[in-house]
Amino acid sequence: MTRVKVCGITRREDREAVVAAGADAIGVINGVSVDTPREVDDETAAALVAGVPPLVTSVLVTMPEAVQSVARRVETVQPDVVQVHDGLTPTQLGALRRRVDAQLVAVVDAEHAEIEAYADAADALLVDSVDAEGGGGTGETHDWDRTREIVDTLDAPVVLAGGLTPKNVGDAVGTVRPFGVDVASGVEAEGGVKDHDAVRAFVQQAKRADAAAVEAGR
Ligand SMILES: O=C(O)c1ccccc1NCC(=O)[C@H](O)[C@H](O)COP(=O)(O)O
Repeated sequence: MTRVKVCGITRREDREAVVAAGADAIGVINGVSVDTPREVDDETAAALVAGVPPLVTSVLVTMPEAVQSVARRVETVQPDVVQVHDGLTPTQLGALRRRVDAQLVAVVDAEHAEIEAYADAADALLVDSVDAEGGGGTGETHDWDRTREIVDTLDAPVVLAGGLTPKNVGDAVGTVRPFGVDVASGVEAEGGVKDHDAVRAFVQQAKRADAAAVEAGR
C-alpha cells in the first residue's frame, strides 16, 4: 500500500483534516535555511507533533548544519521520524541515526551522485525536486522514470515528492510504484494553509491508484 505523507502542516485544524483524510504521515517543517510559509517555530512544531494520534507518523522536516543541532531539535519536537534536507554527508547521517530516537529519512534529488550512500545511511530515502539551496516545497515534478529506476534498484523504502497534486498523484503512483508519496504545496489554499478538499482528494487518488496497480499486478 502506498503511504501518503502531507507536509508543511502549520495549524492544528489542518493536522486534524489530514488525519481525517486518512494520511499515514504528517510533516512539520522546523529549522530550515530557506524562506517558506510552511515553517513553524519550535513550540508550534512540538505542539503539532504531540497531537498526532497513534498509528499516524509524525515527521520533523529540517535542514541541519550539524548533527548536534538536529539532535537537539529532535529532542525538543519529539517526532517519530526526522527528514533531513541538505547539509549532512552520509557519514554524518549515520552518526545522527545512532544518536536520535527517531527514524531517519534522507532527501536527495533524482540525479544525486551519492544516492546509494544516502540510502544506506538512512531508514528511507525521499526523492524530491529540490531547489538550488537544497529546500523542498518547490511544486515542481521531476523525471519519474528515473525515480522508478531508483525504486527498482534500492532495497530502502523510497518516497516520491515534488510537484504532486490530486490530479497527477495517480499517474505518479502508477509510474513510480514508490513506498510513499509526499505533498506540500499541491494541497494548499494559500502558502502554509491546507485546502481540506484537496487533501482528501490527494489521499483518495493515491490509494485508488495503488489499488489499481496491485490489481493489475504492477
Ligand atoms: O515545503 C517546504 O517549503 C520545504 C522547505 C524546506 C525544506 C523542505 C520543505 N518541504 C519538504 C517536503 O517534504 C515537501 O513535501 C516536498 O518537498 C514536496 O513539496 P511540494 O513540491 O510542494 O509538494
